[in-house]
Amino acid sequence: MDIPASSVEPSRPRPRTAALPTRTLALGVIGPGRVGGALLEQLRAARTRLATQLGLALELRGVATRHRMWLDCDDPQLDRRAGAQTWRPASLDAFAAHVRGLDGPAVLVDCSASEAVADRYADWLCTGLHVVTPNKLAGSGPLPRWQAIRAAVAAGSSRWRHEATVCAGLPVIQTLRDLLDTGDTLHAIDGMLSGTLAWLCSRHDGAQPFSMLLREAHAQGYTEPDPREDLSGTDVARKLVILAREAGWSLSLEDVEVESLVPPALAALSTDAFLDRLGQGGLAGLDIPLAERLARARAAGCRLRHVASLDTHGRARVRLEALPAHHPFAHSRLTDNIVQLRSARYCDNPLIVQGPGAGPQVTAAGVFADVLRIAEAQEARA
Ligand SMILES: NC(=O)C1=CN([C@@H]2O[C@H](COP(=O)(O)OP(=O)(O)OC[C@H]3O[C@@H](n4cnc5c(N)ncnc54)[C@H](O)[C@@H]3O)[C@@H](O)[C@H]2O)C=CC1
Ligand SMILES: N[C@@H](CC=O)C(=O)O
Repeated sequence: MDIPASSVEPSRPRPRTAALPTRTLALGVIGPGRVGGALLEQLRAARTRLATQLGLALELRGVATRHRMWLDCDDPQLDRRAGAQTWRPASLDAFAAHVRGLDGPAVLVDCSASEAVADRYADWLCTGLHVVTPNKLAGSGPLPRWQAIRAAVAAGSSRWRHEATVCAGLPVIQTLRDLLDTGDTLHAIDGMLSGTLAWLCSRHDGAQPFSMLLREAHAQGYTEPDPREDLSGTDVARKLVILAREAGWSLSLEDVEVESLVPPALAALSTDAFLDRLGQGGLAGLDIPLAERLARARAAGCRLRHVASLDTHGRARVRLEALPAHHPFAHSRLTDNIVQLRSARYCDNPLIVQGPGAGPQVTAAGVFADVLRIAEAQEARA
């Protein structure tokens, strides 16, 4: 039966007929790389629709890279062409002050993978700026910094949203929060939390060396800026820590048992040197062991999958496993992530979130949705 579109409208603010925005949210984007660049494009594409349908003006006040920043973004097309704006030497404090302006809500969107930027969150939140980020370092880094961020959020009305840190655009943190906020208790998490490793495992059939596929995953924007963060299991360990802390468990990266796929000789290289080597062709130290793992898995009728788990005792593990063909994870495709949440309520069957878990477009959309949630919360407060 066809369901009329009007009956399945989600409960979001009704489109407004007024052509002029009634509220403004100032934005500053830090790190216009693959995710940040996609976000700027999505903001530009949505600008008119948000203004006319939701009465929301998203005002881009600045873009900052590691070395320079662009302020006074009065270009209505958010045009980033060379020469369309004036760049200045970067200063995170000057950037934050400019984005905050004199009044009205403002959001700093950190699309870098930088510790130096994550170090600033607590201070920014204390001064009333909201922070939205796909950067996993604050959520999974040193506990005192994470606690300072949470304390800053608790003390004021600023928000720190980081949904895209876990499984990109998939609603994982929000789903977990909803369980907890309604009185549920997390028992365990199992899943495939790396889009890169999911894609590599589903594509690695022995026809091409593993490192050639890794090069492609990097070019597609699935990997971390340094793809060894994915191969070492660190990226997935960070996601487990983020989820565990969200649930009130004081897990740290050192507590996660991680199997690294990076051979020591490659681990010793600088990021640039590693990317150069990756660009040049096969990496035997990576390719040979993974070809052997694949052959052994196939001989046993299994498939290789990169899996993560956090059990009821708080034991966290990240590893490559040979799973039997009937295992639900064995059928994942492309960059699909799978997160199984077991809780007091979801104990017989877990609650499952599944879908593409990496790539600039889906990640930027997750970041954008966080910005819109902050705008919604502002409207509710007004
Ligand atoms: N690519 C993906 O699928 C996903 C990425 N993420 C996260 O999103 C973030 C960005 O990832 P990508 O865009 O793929 O990386 P990228 O390397 O393409 O972009 C990062 C950008 O940040 C800039 N940057 C570095 N340090 C900076 C600093 N101190 N100040 C200002 N800018 C700085 C870099 O120059 C670069 O332009 C990372 O934290 C990553 O973990 C999260 C989920 C999915
Ligand atoms: N490199 C990450 C990107 C998302 O967090 C991944 O592959 O999962």
